[in-house]
Amino acid sequence: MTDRKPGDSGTDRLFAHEQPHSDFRFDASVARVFPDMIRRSVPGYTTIIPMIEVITEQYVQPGSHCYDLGCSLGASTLAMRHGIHYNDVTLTGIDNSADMLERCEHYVALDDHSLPVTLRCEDIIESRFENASVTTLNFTLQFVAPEQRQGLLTRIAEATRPGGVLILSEKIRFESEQEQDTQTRLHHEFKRANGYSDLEISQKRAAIERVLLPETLQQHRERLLNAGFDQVILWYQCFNFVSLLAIKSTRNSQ
Ligand SMILES: C[S@@+](CC[C@H](N)C(=O)[O-])C[C@H]1O[C@@H](n2cnc3c(N)ncnc32)[C@H](O)[C@@H]1O
Ligand SMILES: O=C(O)C(=O)C[C@]1(C(=O)O)C=C[C@@H](O)C=C1
Repeated sequence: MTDRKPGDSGTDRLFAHEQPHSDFRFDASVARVFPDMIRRSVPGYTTIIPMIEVITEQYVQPGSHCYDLGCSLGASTLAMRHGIHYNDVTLTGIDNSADMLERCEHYVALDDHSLPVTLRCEDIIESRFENASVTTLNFTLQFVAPEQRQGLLTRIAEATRPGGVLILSEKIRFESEQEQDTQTRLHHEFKRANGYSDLEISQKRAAIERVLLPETLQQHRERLLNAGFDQVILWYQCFNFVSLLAIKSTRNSQ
């Protein structure tokens, strides 16, 4: 198992000083510190990345396509790449942030592996998928408008071969107000333990409030089943961050 996450960039101090409100965007300043930001902000991220390699290895099929949607700097893309041991498989990373993709290209070039990676700068809402065995949405769906999520997942499920999967990692919310408060507090303690100040935590919270829209585990499960996946497994949870494995059954087990 490998752990080849991009990691040589700057420390995230983007919210360290008081500043006027603006909605969070994946621009050049975020791209520069992104590896540090996501590692210190998402509990379990450093576990989920190497597990994407393990899961890809289990489900990739010869002659199929693999997709990493919202690939950012390519951490999940490279994990998938190292789980693919067929040379007739294609791997495509898609992101609509040119600033992220520009850096992603460098990380892909630095990664010592023969499988080509195609990077596309486009909105995944408009992307075409076909003949897929493994697709990853690692903390990306949460940024897609809620009314567009079902359509996107349905297109992914339709493009997925029998026996193929979608790896879906998301920040979630909870029905119970008490659990929501507890999990949010624990998440903020995780950020504090990683060196973020109260000001950084509260300014980041305000910046993502209108752009990162978490849903409940039940909403995700139902939507994945509606989309056409046959089984949904919660394979990872740390506080309010989860990763699901949605599986399309093989025809003969239906
Ligand atoms: C939290 S990051 C994903 C992290 C990455 N998958 C990883 O494992 O390191 C979310 C990414 O999704 C991208 N994104 C958000 N909405 C998108 C859309 N509609 N189409 C394409 N990319 C999108 C953002 O630009 C950003 O790079
Ligand atoms: O929920 C938060 O507080 C976060 O900072 C999470 C999160 C994410 O889940 O993508 C938000 C934006 C950045 O992409 C990095 C981390």
